[in-house]
Amino acid sequence: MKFTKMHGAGNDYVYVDCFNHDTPADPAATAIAVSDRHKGIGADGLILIRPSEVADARMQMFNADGSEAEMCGNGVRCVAKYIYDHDICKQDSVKIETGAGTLSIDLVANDGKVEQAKVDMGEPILIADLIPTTLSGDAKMSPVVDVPLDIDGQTFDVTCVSMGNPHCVIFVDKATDELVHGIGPLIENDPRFPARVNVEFIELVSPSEVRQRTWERGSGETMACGTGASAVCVAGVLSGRTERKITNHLLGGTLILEWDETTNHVFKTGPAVEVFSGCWQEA
Ligand SMILES: N[C@H](CCC[C@H](N)C(=O)O)C(=O)O
Repeated sequence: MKFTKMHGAGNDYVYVDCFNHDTPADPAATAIAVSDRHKGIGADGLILIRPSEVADARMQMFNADGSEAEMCGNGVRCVAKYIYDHDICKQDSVKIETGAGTLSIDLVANDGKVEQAKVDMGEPILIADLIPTTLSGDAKMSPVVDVPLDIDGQTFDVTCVSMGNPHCVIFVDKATDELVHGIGPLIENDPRFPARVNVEFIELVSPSEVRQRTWERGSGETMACGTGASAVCVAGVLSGRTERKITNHLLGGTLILEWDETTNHVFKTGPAVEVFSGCWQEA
């Protein structure tokens, strides 16, 4: 299987160009195999770049545990970069079909290669049943903002947002390993999140700057999470902690987020890097 390794702020995936190469017969099993950082290629998951009837390409994303996710914020920047750099769609603005709808991406290229991309992530989903979570705000239809979540004998105030995939955002004084690797997986698999959930631990630097560590549904801690950073931007505004435009420092790089008041859309700007290509021998 021909693949290309790419990352957005360190959130790295194995990409398969299904315009020009064979599509894995069992992408879930392939995602598990190639993601293994010792016996495989090493990645946070697998992303298929597929032809689309309604957009310039379709992104299909699988976590390292083989589960398919609706959307990948860092991944969609890399998909847009790939189709531009490899002359599949040489336009400065492209549309990518995802499980969270068809998204528009503006590309910043240098010498014919994309370095940065700005993604219109669309509108956040705040209705608890649609996130989904059984937690509820102070009224059935109100957003889940700073709602207490008791877990492992501790209580965390959580804010839940979906960007097509579910996120549980927790503002903390220090995003320690105990929180990320101890509490993260407990929340990921808690029954109050029927589809499981991605968990973001956020340190507030200022009303316009945060630091994020992420425990991802199906992949564990990642160096960055674009949909997570978008959910954090929304959670910061809803909880009165941040402005609508923030700089988010993640372990693997920096993303700029803005939740635009007029359109209600979240915009995310960040890097996209192609590292190497190769051929994977399916077992
Ligand atoms: N790393 C991705 C998020 C993957 C989310 C996935 N772990 C899920 O199951 O929702 C991002 O940059 O948005």
